[in-house]
Amino acid sequence: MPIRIYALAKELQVDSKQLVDICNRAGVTGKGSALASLDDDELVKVKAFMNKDSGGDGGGRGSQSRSAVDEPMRPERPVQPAKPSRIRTLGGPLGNKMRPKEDESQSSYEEEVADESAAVAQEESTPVSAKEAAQTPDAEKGAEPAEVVAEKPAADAQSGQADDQEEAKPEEEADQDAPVRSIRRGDYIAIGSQRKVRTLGGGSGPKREDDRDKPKPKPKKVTPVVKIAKMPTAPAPKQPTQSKEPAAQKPIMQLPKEAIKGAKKGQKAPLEEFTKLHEKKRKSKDRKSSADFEEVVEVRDDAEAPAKGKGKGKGKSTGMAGMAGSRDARTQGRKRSKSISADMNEGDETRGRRQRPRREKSGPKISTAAPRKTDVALELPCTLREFSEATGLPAQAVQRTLMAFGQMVTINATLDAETAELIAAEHGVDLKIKEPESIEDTLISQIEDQVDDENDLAERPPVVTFLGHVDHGKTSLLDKIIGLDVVSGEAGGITQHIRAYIVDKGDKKISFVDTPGHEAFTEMRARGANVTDIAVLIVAADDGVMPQTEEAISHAKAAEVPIIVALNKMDVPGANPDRALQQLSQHGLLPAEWGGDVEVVKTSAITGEGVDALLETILLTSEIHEYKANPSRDAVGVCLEAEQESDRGVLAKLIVNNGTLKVGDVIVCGSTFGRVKAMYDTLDARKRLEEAAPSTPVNVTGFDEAPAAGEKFYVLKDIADAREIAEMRSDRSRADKLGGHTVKVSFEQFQERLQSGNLAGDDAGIVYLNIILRADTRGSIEAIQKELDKLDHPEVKVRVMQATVGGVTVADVTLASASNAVIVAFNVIPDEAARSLADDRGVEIRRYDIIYKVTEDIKLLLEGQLKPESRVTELGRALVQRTFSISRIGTIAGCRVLGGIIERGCRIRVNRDGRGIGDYPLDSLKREKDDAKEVREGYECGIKLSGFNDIKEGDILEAFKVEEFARTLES
Ligand SMILES: Nc1nc2c(ncn2[C@@H]2O[C@H](COP(=O)(O)OP(=O)(O)OP(=O)(O)O)[C@@H](O)[C@H]2O)c(=O)[nH]1
Repeated sequence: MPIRIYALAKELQVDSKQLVDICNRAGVTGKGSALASLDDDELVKVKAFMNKDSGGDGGGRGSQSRSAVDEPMRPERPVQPAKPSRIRTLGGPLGNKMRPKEDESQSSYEEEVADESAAVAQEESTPVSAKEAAQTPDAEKGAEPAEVVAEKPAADAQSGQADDQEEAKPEEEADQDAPVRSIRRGDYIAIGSQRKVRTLGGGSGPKREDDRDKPKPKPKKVTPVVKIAKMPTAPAPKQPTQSKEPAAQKPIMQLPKEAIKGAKKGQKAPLEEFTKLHEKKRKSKDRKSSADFEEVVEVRDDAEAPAKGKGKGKGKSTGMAGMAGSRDARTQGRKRSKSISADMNEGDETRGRRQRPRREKSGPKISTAAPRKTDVALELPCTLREFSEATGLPAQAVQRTLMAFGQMVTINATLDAETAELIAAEHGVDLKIKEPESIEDTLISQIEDQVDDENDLAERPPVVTFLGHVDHGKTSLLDKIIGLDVVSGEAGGITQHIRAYIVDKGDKKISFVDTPGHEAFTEMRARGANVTDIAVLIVAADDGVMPQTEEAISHAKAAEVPIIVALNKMDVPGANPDRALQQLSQHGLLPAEWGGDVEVVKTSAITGEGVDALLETILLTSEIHEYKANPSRDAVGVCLEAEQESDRGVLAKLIVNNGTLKVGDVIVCGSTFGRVKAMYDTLDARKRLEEAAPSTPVNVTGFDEAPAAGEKFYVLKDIADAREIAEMRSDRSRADKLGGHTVKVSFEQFQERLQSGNLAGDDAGIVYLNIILRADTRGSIEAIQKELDKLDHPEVKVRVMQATVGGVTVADVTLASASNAVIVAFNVIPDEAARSLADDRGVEIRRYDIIYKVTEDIKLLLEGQLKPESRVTELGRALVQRTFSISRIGTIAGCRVLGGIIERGCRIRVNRDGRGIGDYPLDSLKREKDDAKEVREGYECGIKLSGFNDIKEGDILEAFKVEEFARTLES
C-alpha cells in the first residue's frame, strides 16, 4: 500500500525533507515533496538503502538520523583477554583500583578517569560494548552497558557524519585505526553523570596530559574562601561625606573645650549679634535664586574671618564669636537646606553644596546632583522637578536655562515636549519622549504576550486563501468545494467582497478565506494580521502564469506560508499543464513531480476533477504543519470585512485566530468596540451560533461602528476598557491624519538604520533590503536583476520580492508596506491610486530611467555611502487633452492639471501608456494666452516643452523639480 513520505518520516522519526533526500539518493526519483507517496517497491528500496546506509557503507545524512533511532548499539566486540581489567577500572565504582575513597574529591576522581582513558587509548581504541559490560559479574557493573549505549547516540549526533562513518566500520578496521583514536571519556561515563563528562571533556588528549602533570591545583576553589575571609577584616565603613567635612565644622567638635575656656575667662558670646546679622543676610538671600545659597556659607566664613585674621588665637580671643558665627551659619545653612530641599527635592545636591562650598565657588560649576545622564527616556507631561530627577540636571540649572529663554518657571511647573527637548539639547542630553503607558499597552500587550500552555493546545483547521490571476477560477473552485447552493443563496443576501467559510472534509474541517485579490490578502498582513496558513495559487492551465499570478506568487512568498498550486481549467481543450509547470518553476515554484517541493493538483471547477485531491493535499499540508490553538482562552482574531445593515446594525465578518468567541463577549477591534450580540454562520446568514472556535469565520453583530478590514480584535473583560481603548485609537488615528505622513522605508532611511544597527537580521545576522521592481519590459527587469546579482555584501543582501512588468499598482504599495520594501520603478509610473496610497503609507517609490543608476544607488547604499545629493520633488500632474502644432514654435499641449501644481522653471516627465518616455525642461506655461507663473489642480493650461514636440493626446505630464543638497565636508 502506498505511503506518504511525511508519514514514513514520522514512522522512522526522521525529518520529512531528509527522507525526500534519502529517496533521491536511493534512486527513487520524482519525490520532491513530503506529500509524495512511495509504493511498496519504492518503500523496500528506500528502506534497503537506509539499512545499507546506516550499516556502514560510508553513511550519509540519512544514516545519521536513523542510527539515532533504530541503531543505538554500536557493533559489538568480543572482550579482549588482556583488557577487561582496564575496562573495569574505567567503569569505576567496583574496580579495586578505582574504589571510591572518602578523601578523594570528585575532580580528582574524574582526573583519574581521564588519565585512565588516556592510558587505555594507547592500547585500545574500541569503546566498551554493551556485551562486554554485560559480562561483568557485579550487579552495579550491569549499569555500564546502559550507560555506554545511552551515551552513543548523543555522541553520534554531536560528532556528525565523520563519527558515524568511523563507528560503522567493521571491527578489524576499527582495530587498525586503534592507535589513532583515543577512547572518548563519554563512552565510559553514564548518561546520568553528564557533569563529569563536561568536566573532563574540556580538552583534547594533550590537554589531559597537562592536567595530569599538575596534580591538584584547585586554585578556583581557594579563591572564594579568601574573598569571604577578607570581608570581616575590611576597614569599618566610613561615610565619605563625613570624612570630607570641611574644616569649618571642626570647631563645632572643639567648641565645648574653647567655650569652656572662654567662659572661664568671663568672656561673653555675642551670639545675638551674629544671629541678627545672619538673619538679615538670610532674608535678603531668600529673595535671590538658590545659586546664591553659597553666600550663606560665605557669611559663615566671614563670621569666622575676624577670628582667622587674628591668627592662631582665633579660639582664644574671639573664640566664642567664631563659634557662634559658625554655629549660626550652620543653623541657617541647615534651615536653608531644608527649605530648598522641600522645594526642590534635591536633598543630595543641597547637602553636597553645604559640605563643599569652596569647591563650588572657586572651581568651575561642578554639579553635585544625581549623576548626569546623557540618554534619557522621559514620559510627558512632567514637572521641572521630574525632569531634573530623570536627567540628573540640577533643577536650578534647568531654571536658569529657561530663564535664558525668557521663561520664569517654578519647580512644579509642567514642561511640554518642546520645552523638555529644548532644555535637553542645551545640556547635551539625548532625550527620548516616552508615551505614557496606556490602558491599551497594558491590556492588549498582555493578551498579545499570553503564552498558551502546551496542554491547552488543540489541533485547529487550517485557514486557506485562494490567490491567482483574474478569471482563472478562484470563485468557481471555491463554489465547487462549498456547493453551489451556498453561492446562489448568497447572491440574494449581503454583498460580500471577502468570503470566508468553514467546510467539513471527512472528520476534518478547512477554513477558506476568498479575498478579492492578493492586494486584500496582503492588506491584512500590512495590518499585522496574518490569518492565512496555506495559500492556494490558482493557475488556469490554458493561460499559464499571468502578470497577476506573478504578483500573487510574490505576495504568497512574502507571507511565508506553504503554497499549493491548483492547475485549474484542466477540462479546457487548450489546457497545457506542462507549459504552466515550466512557468511556475521559472518563478521559483518547482513542482513536486519535477523534484521540487510545491504540490501541484490538476483541477477543474466545472467537472470537479481534482477537487478532492486538492482538499486532501490541503489537509495533509495542515497535518505536517500541525496548526494548533487554545480553544479555552478568550478569543483573538481579525476582522475580514464589516458593513452597516439596516436591520441588524453593524455586521462584522470576523475570523477567530485563537481562543473561542462567545455571544456576550466584550470586544474591541481597531477603534470600535461592543458586546457580541449575536453570531451567525457565514454559510447560512440566518443560522445563529453561540460560539466560534479557532479558525472559524463568523458574522458578528454588536459593534458600535463598522471596524476596518484587517483590524485585529480582542476580547476584554470590561466594556469600559474596550470603550477607552477604542476612543484612544480613534483620537490617535485622527491626530495621525492631521499630522501628515512620514516615509516608512526609503533608501536613505534604510541606510541610516543600517548604520545605526537598528535593523534586525535573520539567524545568520544578514539584513535584507527588500525591493519591489517594476519595469517597462522584461528585458529591463532581467538586466537590472543581473546587475543586482553582482552586488555581494556579507551582511546586507538585496531581496527582490517581486519583479514584474508594468506600472506601479496599489497591490505593489500594499506589498511594500507590509514587507517594508522600497519600490523601484524603472521607466514606469505609479497610477493615481498607488501614488496616493504610497503617500498615505509612507512607501518610497524610487524612479529610474538608467539601469546603471539603479544598481549604483543600491551599491552605494550597501556600502553606506549613499548621499542625498539631489532630491526629486514631485509638483503635479497634467493630462494632455489636445495638441497644437505651430510652425516655428513647435507643439503646444493643451492640458488639464490633475493634481498638484505645474510651475514655471520645472521639468516635465512625459508618460505614455504607463511608461516614461523622457523628461524635458518646461519651455513655456500659459493660462489662456498669458504666461502663467503656476497652474493649479483643476485648471487648464498650455504647455510647451523644450526640445520635445512629440507630445500626444492622453500623455501624462509630470512636473517635478530637482533640489540640490550640499555635500558634507567629509564627502
Ligand atoms: N472550463 C472551465 N471554466 C472554468 C473553470 N473554472 C472557472 N471557469 C470559468 O472561468 C470564468 C472565471 O471564473 P471565476 O471563478 O470567476 O474566476 P476568478 O478567478 O474567481 O475571477 P475573479 O474573481 O474575477 O478574480 C467563469 O466563467 C468560470 O465559469 C474550469 O475549471 N473549467
